[in-house]
Amino acid sequence: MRIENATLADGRVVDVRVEDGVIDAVGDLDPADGEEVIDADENLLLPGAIDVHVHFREPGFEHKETWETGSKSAAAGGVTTVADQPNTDPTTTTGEGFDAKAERATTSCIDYGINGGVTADWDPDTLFDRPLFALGEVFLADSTGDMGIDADLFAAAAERAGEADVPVTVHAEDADLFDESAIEGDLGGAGRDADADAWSAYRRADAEEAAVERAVRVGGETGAQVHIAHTSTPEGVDAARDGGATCEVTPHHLFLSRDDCDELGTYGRMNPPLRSETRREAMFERLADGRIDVVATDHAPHTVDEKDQSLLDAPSGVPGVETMVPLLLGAAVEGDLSIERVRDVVATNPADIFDLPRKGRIEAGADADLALYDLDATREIRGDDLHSKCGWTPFEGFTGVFPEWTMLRGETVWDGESFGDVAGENVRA
Ligand SMILES: NC(=O)N[C@@H](CC(=O)O)C(=O)O
Ligand SMILES: [Zn+2]
Ligand SMILES: [Zn+2]
Repeated sequence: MRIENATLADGRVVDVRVEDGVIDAVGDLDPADGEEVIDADENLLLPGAIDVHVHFREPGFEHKETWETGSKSAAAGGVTTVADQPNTDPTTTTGEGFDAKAERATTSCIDYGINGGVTADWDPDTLFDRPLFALGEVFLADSTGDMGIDADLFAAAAERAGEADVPVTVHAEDADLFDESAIEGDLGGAGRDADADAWSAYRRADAEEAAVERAVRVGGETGAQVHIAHTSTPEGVDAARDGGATCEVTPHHLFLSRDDCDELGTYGRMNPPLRSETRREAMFERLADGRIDVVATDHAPHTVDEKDQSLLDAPSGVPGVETMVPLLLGAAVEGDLSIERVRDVVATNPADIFDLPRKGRIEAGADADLALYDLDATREIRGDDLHSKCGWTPFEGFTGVFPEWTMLRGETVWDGESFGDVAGENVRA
């Protein structure tokens, strides 16, 4: 197969030859006899995105999402590899828990990795026997699933990960610094009427910096490779960088702030929570100038019925895997960041940080995980159009650029209207 006239992120217009699911050549290619040709019409060809932080909820919470629905949502947003997080039921904190998820993940239509998790009753011996994508997210404070652990267990877990040469991803919030007084009393109703801003006041911004500092210190002491998940504050990003760790930011911390809490209500409750508009701008600046390594979604679907409760009853988390690349390309079209930055933060950097040598690049020898985008075809994001089982998005009404098609190892997994019958594989197996 030859993809003709594709514009790469660096502006070059090239042809891409794909053989047996792998990119064979990139450049000005002579047609070969009988070869299938796809005309890219000078549209933008990006490597399939790698979202290193999703919660696809299976096993245990199939009413929120499944590997099938989550992976389809990803493919329709140009994502071809995901890493799934451990707070399922059972948790992936034992070899058996890992195996239970691995069995379900075979229904994914994109490639994937499965993380191991840490709880007081984890079983590192059987867990590290499995092909872990990473150890994490390791919860330094409780979030959905109440998997928060103490400092000693974190240090012990980092030690094991360092020995096994498995990266550690960290949910960095220090619960000792949370302000309980912010969530006392009348919080103003349920759902869209709720005062979700109180959640931001409760899980204070400085609780992130303190936890990041601890995580990078433990990383230094144990030799573990530390990656900070979903940083939400510029202070957290700077502390990660200063300590030699890599970090990711979510689309919601880039495109939403406490100013949106009024409209989002409990739908805007997540951990770490939305921050001030000033901090959001500082995060975007760090994304654009290269201080943030990765954008990952923390795709955390919950149903409308679950979210439409009082602030204290609604679960934390928002979906995002389908809208990540569209939102970033929308920002690039507006001139807020370069297309090369978009490529780096969603594909090349996650591939490098998490050691996926065949992913994240359009070059000979890489897997033909590709997505094509028409930058003139911006459209409004609508929850009804998305494919996650949860059926809503915090980005309703935002503008994005969705893929014309998405390919996994040379097979069309999304053609802009429907899904192909494509089988994802575990990238570590
Ligand atoms: N981010 C969230 O608010 N929720 C996540 C868990 C997590 O990533 O902390 C979830 O699984 O629902
Ligand atoms: Zn988290
Ligand atoms: Zn998460």
